[in-house]
Amino acid sequence: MKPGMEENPLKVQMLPVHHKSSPTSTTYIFTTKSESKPTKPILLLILASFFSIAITLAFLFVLYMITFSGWKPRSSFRYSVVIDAGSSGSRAHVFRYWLESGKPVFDFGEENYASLKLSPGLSSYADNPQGASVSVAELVEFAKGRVPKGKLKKSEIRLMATAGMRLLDVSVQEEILEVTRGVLRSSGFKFQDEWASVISGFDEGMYAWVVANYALGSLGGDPLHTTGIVELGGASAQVTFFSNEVVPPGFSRTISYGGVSYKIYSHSFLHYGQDEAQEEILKSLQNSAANSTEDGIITDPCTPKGYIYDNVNSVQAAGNYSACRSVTLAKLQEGKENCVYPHCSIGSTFTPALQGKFLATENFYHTSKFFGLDEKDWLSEMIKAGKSFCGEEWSKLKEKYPTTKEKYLDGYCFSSAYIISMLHDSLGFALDDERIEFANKAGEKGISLDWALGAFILNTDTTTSDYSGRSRKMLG
Ligand SMILES: Nc1nc2c(ncn2[C@@H]2O[C@H](COP(=O)(O)OP(=O)(O)OP(=O)(O)O)[C@@H](O)[C@H]2O)c(=O)[nH]1
Ligand SMILES: [Ca+2]
Repeated sequence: MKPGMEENPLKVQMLPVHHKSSPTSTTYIFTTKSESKPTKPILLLILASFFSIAITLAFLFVLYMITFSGWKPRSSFRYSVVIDAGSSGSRAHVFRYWLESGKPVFDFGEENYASLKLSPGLSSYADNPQGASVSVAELVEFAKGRVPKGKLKKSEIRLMATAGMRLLDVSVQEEILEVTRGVLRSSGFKFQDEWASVISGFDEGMYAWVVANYALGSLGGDPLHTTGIVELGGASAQVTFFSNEVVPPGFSRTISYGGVSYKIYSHSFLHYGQDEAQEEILKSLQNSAANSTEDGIITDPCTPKGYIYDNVNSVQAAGNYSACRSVTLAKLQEGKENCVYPHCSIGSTFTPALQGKFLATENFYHTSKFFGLDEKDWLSEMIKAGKSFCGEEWSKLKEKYPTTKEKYLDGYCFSSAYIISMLHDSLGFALDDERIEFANKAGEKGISLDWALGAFILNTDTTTSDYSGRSRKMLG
């Protein structure tokens, strides 16, 4: 064997390179092409160790992402939809959440929460129940845009109607609800007929209390440190707070969250929402005009002078704040003589003594923002702002607030008086009371004070389904 030719000879390749200068001379370059390839097992071993290192690194990376950066694999997300069918409109709220050690984790940032409001509300379809399917179908499409196709049939959708529907005959409510059920059954979401319903005023108030205290971080803590809610909606107003007073049955319920029990007073004053109350006061003015013998004009102190009503006759707008405050107080005190409880603040409905701090939401917030009120002394400031606004000519107000929708502008005189006659003259908050603030969001993350979020929180927490289809119970 030639020297240097070991067992596995290296094959030598000689490649000629021709030099231009001397075409005849040829130089050879030696390249070696190794012949003895490494044996297959070594190659497999290298590949195997390469893959195991890669998989370990990938695992460590995912672990790091989940542990330190809050990243979640898409498969871990769960979804839920609540449609709030209110008197002035229906809103779809779409939630994304996940479980950590078996408990649901909520986040209402824009990645995990979206909502869409469509008007008018379901109660507008009393004469044409079938028409209700259009807005519900549109809300369903919006929700489907936020939920991965593969998750639809595991994601629950609920339609919860409030005061606007409560004002209708039960038979008409049922007709409209049945139309919505038809849409929800074929939506692709997980749905059961009883999940489309008119919820009780108690539940509506309680859910608002839940989201407020969740946002404030007091849910799951000391009941005495929770915050109450006073909500002025379109057709109803809710008062909800923790009370350790003895409360007559039907006015309180004990709910638990985070292992803590809360005895909640909650009442929804139907017909006392802002829009409904203003309409009913106007109707009673019209009736007194129709019944009056003199040919005097009946004046409406809650609407600025010069305002022309749609299909209302024999009543003249004559804005006067103090007179409007008396008219609204009279409505809030109607039936008080029939109070059979130790204390009734509004009508003949029991209300316990106010306890703790309160947030005043919906129209309390909208009207306070419109007048640009500060948190401090907002109630006494409301009186000043209302006196000035009610006393102005309607044409001047339209010039002064050209960008404000007239359907809201024509309600601020009434609202500024109604807020005081409800919160101060009836419920008993002092005009400089620091216990109550107006708000539409709460907490460091600015979570919106929408009762639908409370319904989602309570329902998802109460019986977090394991997606094995175990039925959930909505607190009712
Ligand atoms: N001034 C003003 N009012 C608003 C605005 N948006 C909504 N509102 C009023 O706020 C009230 C809405 O409160 P919601 O609770 O949403 O009322 P709703 O759910 O339609 O009615 P309910 O069935 O009684 O709850 C209605 O009286 C609306 O007219 C706004 O931008 N400005
Ligand atoms: Ca509402």
